[in-house]
Amino acid sequence: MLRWLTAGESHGPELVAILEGLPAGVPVSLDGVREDLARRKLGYGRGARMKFEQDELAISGGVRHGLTLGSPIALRVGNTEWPKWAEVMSPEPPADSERVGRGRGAPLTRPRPGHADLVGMQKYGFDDARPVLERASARETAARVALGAVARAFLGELGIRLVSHTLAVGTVRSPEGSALPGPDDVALLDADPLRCFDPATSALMVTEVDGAHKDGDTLGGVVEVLAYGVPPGLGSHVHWDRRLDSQLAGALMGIQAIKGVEVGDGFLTTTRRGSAAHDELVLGDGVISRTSDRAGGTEGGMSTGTVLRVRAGMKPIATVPHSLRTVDVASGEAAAAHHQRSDVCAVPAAGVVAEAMVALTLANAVLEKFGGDSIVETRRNLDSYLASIPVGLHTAADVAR
Ligand SMILES: Cc1cc2nc3c(=O)[nH]c(=O)nc-3n(C[C@H](O)[C@H](O)[C@H](O)COP(=O)(O)O)c2cc1C
Ligand SMILES: C=C(O[C@@H]1CC(C(=O)O)=C[C@@H](OP(=O)(O)O)[C@H]1O)C(=O)O
Repeated sequence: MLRWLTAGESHGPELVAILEGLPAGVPVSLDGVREDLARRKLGYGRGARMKFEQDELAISGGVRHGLTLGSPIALRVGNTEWPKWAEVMSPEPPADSERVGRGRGAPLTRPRPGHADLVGMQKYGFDDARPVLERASARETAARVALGAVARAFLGELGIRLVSHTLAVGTVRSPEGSALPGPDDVALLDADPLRCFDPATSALMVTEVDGAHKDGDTLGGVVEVLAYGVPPGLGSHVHWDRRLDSQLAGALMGIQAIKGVEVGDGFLTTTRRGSAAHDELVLGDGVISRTSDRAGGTEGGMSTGTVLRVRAGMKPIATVPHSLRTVDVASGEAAAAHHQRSDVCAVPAAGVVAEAMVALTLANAVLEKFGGDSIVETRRNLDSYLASIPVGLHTAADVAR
């Protein structure tokens, strides 16, 4: 089993992440993790902070000379914003609480609709939204992307490769049936302002973001993650929490602002008749193949061995520059929600985060099925499983692996 945990606040000194359960011998490079961290900062419509936040990475355990040791992997992502917040976010009691409560440290008492502010204050008994938003903030996703980069390195050793792309921003959506990116298209996607695979749609998305920005408004959208080379049989039909689709849905829904998840054609499938909804099995060259991939690579909560395809829908950013109505909980009067700066649209970044969450979920599913204390052992177990599948049950996807 793979376990992982993150800690750290948005304006604290750093984010900390621990990944436990990965086998020894997986190549992990600081530069590889840095690349994924840099990819998360991409995307047209992000706010000012992404221009100067540096994501200072350190690995302080579990990796030696570029290879995992089998011990817990400890990653640290420094917040370069920290010096400005050192007093406001200090773990020590303030020497002068009056001074700390002014300016940057002034209590935030005008909770933002759509963010965690109000309910977090109720639940944890705060009279200030600061302690809530510090952890609710998607700054935390930098730690998840660092973890995901390690999980991706592990999956890569087993021939499993991931890619994500933006399907929709606001009302602009790639046409249904557009070509899907492959794992070699990552650089191409990262070069696109919205990480959209269809250039014409991408141009429309830029206009959509510009329009929202001009109106003091924000946008959401939809991202899709594809995983190539996934072997059949990850997850299980035998119990709800062992289903791979249920684990993927939970992992994606656990990303800040994600409000919907689809597997394969998802909700579109509900509009089809059964005869046009499923992936028929046919024989060709003595092996079974599927005529389509509407299911998105899972059946019965198990990977089928075809391309895994999952989508996550992100709501518009809650910190709307054209502030929403709220109540100042200090005065009890109607007010405008607090706003300093924010992203107009963070959908492309959410795609990179979704990729990380899918990588972690798949890495866990791989380890549950194949185990192994070293990558050599995991690979051997995978190969021997694939070789043990009876000839009559082979699919084109397993043969192609
Ligand atoms: C990559 C990313 C960047 C985000 N940036 C912002 C932002 O700048 N401002 C904001 O209000 N919300 C932003 N969010 C969303 C909030 O973190 C999220 O809405 C909040 O934590 C409340 O959680 P909920 O939307 O799941 O209810 C971002 C989310 C992601 C995934
Ligand atoms: C810092 C990141 O995203 C932040 C996520 C976020 C939120 O409310 O979720 C609010 C903004 O933070 P700030 O209010 O400090 O500008 C974003 O910049 C990041 O992605 O690294």
